[in-house]
Amino acid sequence: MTVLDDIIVGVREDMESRRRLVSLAELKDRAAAAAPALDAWTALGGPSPSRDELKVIAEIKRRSPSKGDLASIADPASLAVQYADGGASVISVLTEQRRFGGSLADLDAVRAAVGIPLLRKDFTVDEYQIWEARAHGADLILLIVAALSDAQLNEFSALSHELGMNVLVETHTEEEIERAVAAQARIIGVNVRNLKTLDVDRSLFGSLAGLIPAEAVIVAESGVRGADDVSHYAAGGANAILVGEALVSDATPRERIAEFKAAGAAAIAVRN
Ligand SMILES: O=P(O)(O)OC[C@@H](O)[C@@H](O)c1c[nH]c2ccccc12
Repeated sequence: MTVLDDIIVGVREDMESRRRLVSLAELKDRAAAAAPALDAWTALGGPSPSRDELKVIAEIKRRSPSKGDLASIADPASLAVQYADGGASVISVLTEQRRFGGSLADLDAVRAAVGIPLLRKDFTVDEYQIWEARAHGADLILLIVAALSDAQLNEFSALSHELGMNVLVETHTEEEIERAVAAQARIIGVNVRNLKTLDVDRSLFGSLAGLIPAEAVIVAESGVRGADDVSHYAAGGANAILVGEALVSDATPRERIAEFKAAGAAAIAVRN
């Protein structure tokens, strides 16, 4: 069993516990009552042809299977406000409980605190989670190609779009990029961390990003330690970066995001 398989077993068990408390019908009512989803595609620069900026997706993550405890984050709402003030375009809230220490309560707290699009970051393996995301104010969900069949990728994307949300489709190999493109993904992430082994290989980004159609928003995921890594991803074709650890473990995340955006814009100016 890979790390990913193992995580998904826990994700399903936790989802079944929640489903016993909140039925799908109840979630649908809550989703219908929620404010409409915000446009994460536009926030990430999707429709604009120039794309001279590097967008930042700033993540709220307490711990991870690869790194253990990262930050206690007693007040996710205040961290989210710092992220938004620093110029993040989207905030990623990791809601997976067992391995990452997150929850839907974090998503609720962040939703109440900021007006920019939110990514519900989790291991989506069931439609129930997509309804949950919308009911709790998410605007964007993550679909991990390695965890899904083509049929699931298509169905889950279609449902997300029906609910007004966008989808970040995460890939790690050439074959997964082909599958993401076949599913008409327009926000495509390359995770340089292999979810089956947890190894990080930053050089993977440049080789895979070139395979993604230019109409898509290309997101470099994982492994940003500092401005040099940001420049590396921007030079390699990233339109956006998804950063967790470097921000949750920084005393001044607001300044850090501004620094990453400046490094990204400088590298993109050279690229263009
Ligand atoms: O903390 P990092 O190295 O900046 O990584 C953030 C993000 O890419 C990572 O949390 C992530 C990418 N894909 C995932 C899927 C599930 C859980 C977590 C992730």
